[in-house]
Amino acid sequence: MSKALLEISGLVAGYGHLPVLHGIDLSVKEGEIAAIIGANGAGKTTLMMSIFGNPKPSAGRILFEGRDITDLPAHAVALERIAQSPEGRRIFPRMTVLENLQMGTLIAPDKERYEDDLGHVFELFPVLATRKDQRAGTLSGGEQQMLAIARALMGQPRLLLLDEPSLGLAPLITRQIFAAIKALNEEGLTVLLVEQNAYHALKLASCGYVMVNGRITLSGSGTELLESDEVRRSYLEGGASSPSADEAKKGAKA
Ligand SMILES: Nc1ncnc2c1ncn2[C@@H]1O[C@H](COP(=O)(O)OP(=O)(O)OP(=O)(O)O)[C@@H](O)[C@H]1O
Repeated sequence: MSKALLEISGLVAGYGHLPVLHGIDLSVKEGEIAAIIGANGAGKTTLMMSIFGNPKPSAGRILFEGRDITDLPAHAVALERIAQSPEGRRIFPRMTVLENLQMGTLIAPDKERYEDDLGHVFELFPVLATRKDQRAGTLSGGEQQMLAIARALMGQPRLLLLDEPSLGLAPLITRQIFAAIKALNEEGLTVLLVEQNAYHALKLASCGYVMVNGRITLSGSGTELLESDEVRRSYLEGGASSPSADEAKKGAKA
């Protein structure tokens, strides 16, 4: 059994006097995809951000490869080779695609790998190669999401945090993004994925967590969660009797 790469225990965080996370426990094993699903406002983004120290946790611990990173500033967390593609993508809109990717290399430990890494992200997302001199702000939403993931990869991460990669994207583009995440994981990259698209996320993940009001209420394998009544009722489109829920049940059993 592989060891935990990321281990979060008893994490409490919030904004000013507003508590958001009420003692989160979760772990991501080396080489797996873990998914956190939950409704709007459950605290998923806050959890991702608190790994980077903003908001700063008021209690609990975050361990990366057994090292305590709870109180590290964001740049030090990035140097641990934890990369994120944040919600809303946050690419640099006035820079070209290539310049955005070059920004991603700033924290890469092995600068000699630049050409190989660039070739790798262009292979993963060929559309970025054809758009490399285009200003990032003029890309489509799907292309911007691909760029955000590609930029994170240019830093040679060991753990990739993805916050809502399918947000606002058409089904075809969503499938492409999830296929790329699967391919990256098959190459050995560990991924922590936050998603409202529970079906896609849990199909992909070996391990999943349900977050409700800043607490983990359910955890298990992706298959177990897809079969769970709570997930079917609350997070699969149309509820327990919907076609997507039925598809989920069949998919989970396949
Ligand atoms: N910068 C902030 N300042 C104050 N409150 C915030 C801030 N960011 C988030 N919150 C609050 O924290 C709570 C959790 O928000 P968060 O964005 O973490 O949820 P989420 O699960 O990621 O939701 P969504 O899926 O809609 O992005 C919400 O009530 C939100 O209003």
